[in-house]
Amino acid sequence: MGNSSSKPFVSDPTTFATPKTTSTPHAGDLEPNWKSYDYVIVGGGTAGCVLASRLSENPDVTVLVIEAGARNDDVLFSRIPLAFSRMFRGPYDWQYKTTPQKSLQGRSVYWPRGKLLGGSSSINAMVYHHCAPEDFDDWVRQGALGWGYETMRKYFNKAERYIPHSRHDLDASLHGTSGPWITSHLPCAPISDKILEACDEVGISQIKDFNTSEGTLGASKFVAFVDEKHERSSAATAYLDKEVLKRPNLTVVLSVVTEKVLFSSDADGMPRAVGVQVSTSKSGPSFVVGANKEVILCAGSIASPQLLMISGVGPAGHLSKFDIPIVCDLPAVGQNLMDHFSAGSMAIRAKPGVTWDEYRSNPIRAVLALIQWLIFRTGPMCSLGSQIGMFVRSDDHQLHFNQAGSAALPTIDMTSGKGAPDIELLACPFTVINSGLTRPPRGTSGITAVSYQTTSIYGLMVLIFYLIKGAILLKPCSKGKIELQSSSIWDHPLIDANYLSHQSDVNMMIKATRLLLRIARTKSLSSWLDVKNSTEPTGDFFWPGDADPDTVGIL
Ligand SMILES: Cc1cc2nc3c(=O)[nH]c(=O)nc-3n(C[C@H](O)[C@H](O)[C@H](O)COP(=O)(O)OP(=O)(O)OC[C@H]3O[C@@H](n4cnc5c(N)ncnc54)[C@H](O)[C@@H]3O)c2cc1C
Repeated sequence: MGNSSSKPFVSDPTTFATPKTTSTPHAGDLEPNWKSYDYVIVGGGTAGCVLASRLSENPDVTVLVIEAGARNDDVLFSRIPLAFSRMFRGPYDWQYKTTPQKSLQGRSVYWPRGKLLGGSSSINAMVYHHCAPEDFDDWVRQGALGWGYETMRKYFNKAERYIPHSRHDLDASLHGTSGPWITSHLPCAPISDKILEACDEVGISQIKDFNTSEGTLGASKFVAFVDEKHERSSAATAYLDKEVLKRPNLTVVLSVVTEKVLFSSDADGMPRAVGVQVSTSKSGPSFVVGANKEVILCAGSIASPQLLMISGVGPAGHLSKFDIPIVCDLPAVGQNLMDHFSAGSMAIRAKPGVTWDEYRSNPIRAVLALIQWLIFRTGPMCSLGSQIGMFVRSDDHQLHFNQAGSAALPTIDMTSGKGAPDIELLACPFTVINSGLTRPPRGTSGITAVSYQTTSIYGLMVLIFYLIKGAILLKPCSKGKIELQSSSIWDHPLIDANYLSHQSDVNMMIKATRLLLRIARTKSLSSWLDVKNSTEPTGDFFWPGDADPDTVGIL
C-alpha cells in the first residue's frame, strides 16, 4: 500500500515509483509490485495544491502530488508582487504559443503558464476577484447542482483570510477571516485614483468591492492575493505550508513530469485510471506509480487535455494519427477552447513623474525599490501591476459606443445575465512592452491597458502607453481547440485559440478599445496624460492622441 516520505520534497523517481519495464502494459491492471498511493495528483498547481492539502487532512489515506516544476519559495520574483512578469519566458514558465492565428495576420500568441509549485498561482498577476454571481448560477442551470453563487461564496470565504487595509473601506465582514489564502489591498500609484475618477465621467460607476453578491459591474481597485509581509499568497504558500508538508501521508514530488495516465478496464469494460507513468527527462528512463483510489488530473487547461489524449482518452480519429491506443473515444477532449481574448497592451503616454515607469526603466530606481521591498516590505514593488479593474457590458447604453454619433457595432450577448459583464478593462500605472519583458525607454512614462492582440486594432503594430490599460473579452463567441502534435508529453500541444473568428468578438474588442480611448480623454485623466497626434514618428508604441474614440476600428 502507501509509500510515504518524511522529506518535504522528493525528486528522485526511485523513491516513490517503480521502474517501467518493457512488460509494463499501457493499459493493464494495477501491478502488485508497483509503488502506490491512494490518490495520485498530477500537477502541483492551483487545483493540485488545494486537493493535496485537503485530501491529506485524513491521516488514513496516502497522497502523492507530481509537479513538473521546481519549488516556489526559492523564487524571489514569485514573491514580489510587482515582479511577476519577470518570470515570463523563463524556467518557471511553460512558454506555450498558439498556432499562427488567421485573424492576427498569422501571428502566434504567447501564453505563459506557471511551471513550479503553485502552478500559475505562483506567476500570475495576484488579482483576487469573483466572477459575477450570475456566472455561477448559470452553471446550476446547466446541471452543476451545488455550484451556485450562494453556495460557492461560503467556500470562497472559507478559503480566504482578508486583512483589512486602512485606505480601503470595503465591508470586511463579507470576506473570509480565517482561511489559508491571504488577501488584502496594496498601495496604488496616484494616477490610479485619476483613472477611477475618469471611469465615473464615462459612466462606469465606482464600486467598493468586486467580491460581493452585488456583482462585478463597475470600476474598483483590485484586492490582491498577498500576505501581511506584502508577499504573494499562492495556492502553494496557502495550502502546502510547512505544517502541511510535514504530514507523513503526503508526498510532494518536484521536477518530475507525468508522461501519461495508465488505465485498466473494470469488469463492466469501463476504463479506470490505475496509475501514471513519469520521467525526469525526455530521454531518461520512465517509472510507474499506482493509484489505489484515484488519479486526479490537475495539470491545467492545456496539459490536462494533452495528457488525456496521449493516454488514449480523446477524439479517436485524432489519436489514431499518432498510433495512440484508444482507451475511450471522447470527441470533446481538447475542443471548445475559449480564451479571454485581449487586444494586448495599449499604452498611452503620460506626463513625467505621475506613473511608476521610473522604477522599471531606471535600473538604479529599480534596484532601490527592490532593496526597499527586501528590507522594509514597502514601496512600489509591493503593488499590483493591474491596479484598477473595470467590468462593463457591451450593451450598456450609458457608454458612449452605444450612443448616437458612434458607429453601430452589433454584438451577441453571451453573458449569463444582465448583471454579468462581457468586457474587462485593466489599468496599470506604467508602460508595458512585450509582456513586460522589454524595458521602456528611459524618461518616458505611460499607463497601459491590458489588451493582448492590439496589432490588428487600428492597424498599429505595438501599442504601449506609459499608462498601461487593456481590454479583455470575457465571453468570446470564437472557440478554438487543443490538439496533439506528437504522442509525447515532452512536445507542446498545438493550441489554436481561433481568436476573433466571430464578428461579434471583433466588434466587442473595438468597443472596448473605444472605451479606453474615451477614458483617456476625460477631464480627470487627460491632464495627467501627454497624448500626441499621429504625426509623431512611426514606431512609437503609444497610441496617437488623434485616435477617435467614436470611429476607431480595424483597418
Ligand atoms: C500570466 C497569468 C496571469 C494571471 N492572473 C490572474 C490573476 O491575477 N488572478 C486570478 O485569479 N487568476 C489569474 N490567472 C489565472 C490563474 O492563475 C489560473 O486560472 C489558475 O492558476 C489555474 O489553475 P490550475 O490548477 O488549473 O492550473 P495551474 O495552476 O497552471 O497548475 C497546473 C500545474 O500542473 C503542472 N503540470 C503541467 N503538466 C504537467 C505534467 N505533465 N506533469 C506534472 N506536472 C504538470 C504545471 O507545472 C502546474 O504547476 C493568471 C494566469 C496567468 C498565466
